[in-house]
Amino acid sequence: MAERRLSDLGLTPMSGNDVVVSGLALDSRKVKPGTLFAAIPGTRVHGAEFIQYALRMGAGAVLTDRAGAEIAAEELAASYAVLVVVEDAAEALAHSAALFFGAQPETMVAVTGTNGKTSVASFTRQIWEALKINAVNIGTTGVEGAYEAPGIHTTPEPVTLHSVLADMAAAGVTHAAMEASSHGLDQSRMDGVRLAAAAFTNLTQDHLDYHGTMEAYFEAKLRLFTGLLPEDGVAVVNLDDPHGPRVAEACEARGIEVLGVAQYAEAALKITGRRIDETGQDVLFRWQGEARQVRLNLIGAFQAMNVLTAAGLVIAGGEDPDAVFAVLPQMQGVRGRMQLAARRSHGAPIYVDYSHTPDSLDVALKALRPHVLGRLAVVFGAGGDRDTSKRPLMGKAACEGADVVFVTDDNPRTEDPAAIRAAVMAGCPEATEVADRAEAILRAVDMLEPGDALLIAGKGHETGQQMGDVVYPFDDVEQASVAVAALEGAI
Ligand SMILES: CC(=O)N[C@H]1[C@@H](OP(=O)(O)OP(=O)(O)OC[C@H]2O[C@@H](n3ccc(=O)[nH]c3=O)[C@H](O)[C@@H]2O)O[C@H](CO)[C@@H](O)[C@@H]1O[C@H](C)C(=O)N[C@@H](C)C(=O)N[C@H](CCC(=O)O)C(=O)O
Ligand SMILES: Nc1ncnc2c1ncn2[C@@H]1O[C@H](COP(=O)(O)OP(=O)(O)OP(=O)(O)O)[C@@H](O)[C@H]1O
Ligand SMILES: N[C@H](CCC[C@H](N)C(=O)O)C(=O)O
Ligand SMILES: [Mg+2]
Repeated sequence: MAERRLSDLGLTPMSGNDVVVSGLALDSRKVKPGTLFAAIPGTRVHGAEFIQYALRMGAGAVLTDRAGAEIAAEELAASYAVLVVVEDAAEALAHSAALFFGAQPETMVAVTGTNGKTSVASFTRQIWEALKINAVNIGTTGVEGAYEAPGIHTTPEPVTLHSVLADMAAAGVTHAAMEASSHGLDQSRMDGVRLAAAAFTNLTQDHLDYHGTMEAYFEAKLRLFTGLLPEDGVAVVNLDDPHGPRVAEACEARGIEVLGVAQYAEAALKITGRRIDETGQDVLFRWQGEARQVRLNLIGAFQAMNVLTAAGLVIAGGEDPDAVFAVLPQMQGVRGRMQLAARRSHGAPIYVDYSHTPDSLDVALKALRPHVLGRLAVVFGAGGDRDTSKRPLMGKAACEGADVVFVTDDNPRTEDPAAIRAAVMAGCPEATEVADRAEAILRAVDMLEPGDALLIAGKGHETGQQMGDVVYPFDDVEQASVAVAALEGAI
């Protein structure tokens, strides 16, 4: 088991007594004897409330902020554990975790934005792999690539993050692309990561339950560029998004090189033409003014933007642009992102996509529309315990983008599923409401005629549906095939 002195973790105990700790924990329930417990403020309660439990579990040191210091001093009075008080305990924990676990892949890049993080991180990893580099992507789908691990958060908390970064570095992983969620940035989860480059995809409504306003949500994302990316890093920025120029300005103010990506605005990596067909698209683009063409077996202009953003990150990380562009045709769609899940025997396709915001639903339906001769149908819902104001907007996006709309459950979590559906239906009163997601998929697949297409949106790669505290097995891709088989009599 690793052991480190507090001073080696950049921490100075109040007593001046430099002790050795054998681990770090952010949750009192994970404390083991000799561990440093980080008592940080949460959304519900201050972690200092749990110091008494951490001490009972044998914590050797407690790290907290001024707000937690009073409780901490009281609890620690009758204990051998030492106390460290800092201005920002979450940030201190992130840096300490980086020092505790030591190694991380040499080249790390991060991507933020409301939509496209998982896609860009995966494409970045796929480009590196095609260039024979040992690489991973880290995020919503866990750790994927040359090292694999399951994921819980899009941006893991620092103890888990640095433990897995050290393990993958020891296993020979040299490059990693990670997703920077707004929650993760706001909570300083990835402050100890050394970044070579960072990307911004877009900003549209989501997570207002947590951030309150779009401006606060943007500020959280901006932290990646103003607080985490070092001055010798490169920022890859979508300049078509209204917030893109603001990100670029913030970077330029710090002397950070900006590599713009765009379809409409002027940019170093600029899409100048697209020709779509059944299985994908040919994309014409310019790299620093020079014309290039590439075949992508992916549907949607947004996917072309995601691939070029990933190319930008890999170039920013030091790879040769020509070598990077040469491997782009090898990019494979990410599981649950505009994935062709099944087809009716008469040809009508069924796609599964992870769009769970008003903008991504709109983008996904618009991406499919030119591929559909007949009607475009959509099955979707909205997650519980998340931004409630996006629900009617998602309904509206579906109503405007599709010809047939089924509103069903997503992950209701602890909320009343009927109330969530009603909020979504408020934005699309003509939709058909079917509570049970499997039944909604079956009914939508049943109504498909030749030339039609169906989008099952919201759960993408997820393999469970959370109702209350229970997660029931559920997989949209699987349900699409099950529905076709049930209707057509064969599996
Ligand atoms: C809203 C949010 O981000 N919550 C995260 C936050 O919890 P919190 O602030 O509510 O914590 P709290 O319950 O007030 O407790 C305060 C502190 O006491 C500690 N505690 C708590 C209980 C206990 O018995 N002992 C103990 O020590 C907690 O570990 C915490 O440090 O800090 C916890 C510890 O790191 C996280 O597990 C928790 O993620 C919850 C489960 C969550 O659902 N997060 C989602 C919203 C999230 O982070 N999503 C983003 C992606 C979103 C996207 O972009 O689409 C992600 O990166 O995954
Ligand atoms: N560049 C983009 N612009 C707009 N929409 C996009 C873009 N990329 C992906 N999407 C849409 O957003 C959905 C989610 O994509 P992805 O998983 O890559 O995003 P994410 O940012 O990682 O999401 P999350 O925050 O939930 O992890 C996709 O299924 C697609 O519908
Ligand atoms: N990372 C996103 C995922 C949402 C997926 C959707 N299926 C839902 O449950 O709302 C969130 O936690 O808001
Ligand atoms: Mg993601």
